[in-house]
Amino acid sequence: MPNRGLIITNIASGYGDGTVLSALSLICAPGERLGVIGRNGAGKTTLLRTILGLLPVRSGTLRYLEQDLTTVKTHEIARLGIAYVPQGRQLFPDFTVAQNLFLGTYAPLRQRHRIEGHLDIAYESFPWLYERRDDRAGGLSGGQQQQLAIARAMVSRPSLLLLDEPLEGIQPSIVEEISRVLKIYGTQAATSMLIIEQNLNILTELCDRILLIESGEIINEFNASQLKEDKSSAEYYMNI
Ligand SMILES: Nc1ncnc2c1ncn2[C@@H]1O[C@H](COP(=O)(O)OP(=O)(O)OP(=O)(O)O)[C@@H](O)[C@H]1O
Repeated sequence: MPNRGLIITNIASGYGDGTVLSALSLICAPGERLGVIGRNGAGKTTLLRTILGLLPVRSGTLRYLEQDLTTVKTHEIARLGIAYVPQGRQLFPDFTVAQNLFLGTYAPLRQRHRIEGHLDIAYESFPWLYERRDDRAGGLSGGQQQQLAIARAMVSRPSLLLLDEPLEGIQPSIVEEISRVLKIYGTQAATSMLIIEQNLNILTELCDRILLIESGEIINEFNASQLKEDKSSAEYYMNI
């Protein structure tokens, strides 16, 4: 059993008096690409927010690289090598493409200096970002903003990348482009990924294993090749 990956054991968390995650356990091994599926409201985003310390862990344990994440402040999580691409992207719309990317390089550093070479991965992955580096992020299309948000996470050189529905509402040509980049990146950078995504076709291409979350617990696990053959059981739980 890996001990340096992300190891979540029986965690509970939620909002106010309400419990969303109840006894949720999973392991994402170093370099593993793990998909998480489940119907609306099942607790997928809550899982990512709990990993990031945005919601407190009420019980259970949450460890990454052998560290207890419940003792790490949210703003220090990036220094452990965890990057997050949230739903809604959270770019700075009045900043340029390049400025948004520079902010990604600041995230993991104790010193407030940027490392320009870190932007290469962004421009190599999505070459149009270089051509539009001086344009305002807010003027980009939704699909372009999503590519920028992913690139901003990549420039922080994470060892674990958390992605919340990166393909939601994106036009098919850009979906293909993003999944191509993530596939290459996951392999070449040996970055672990935890990807929440409803697009099962893409998820089976990107991930090694896919977990099904229901009412705040992992209730099933599929390997990608098994799901490629037969999506019906997963689709049943996802209400597709
Ligand atoms: N800020 C909040 N305050 C209170 N309850 C919340 C909050 N955010 C989410 N919830 C509730 O927590 C439950 C899980 O929500 P979560 O966003 O984790 O689901 P999800 O699986 O990501 O679904 P979706 O696919 O719709 O994003 C839902 O019942 C939701 O209404």
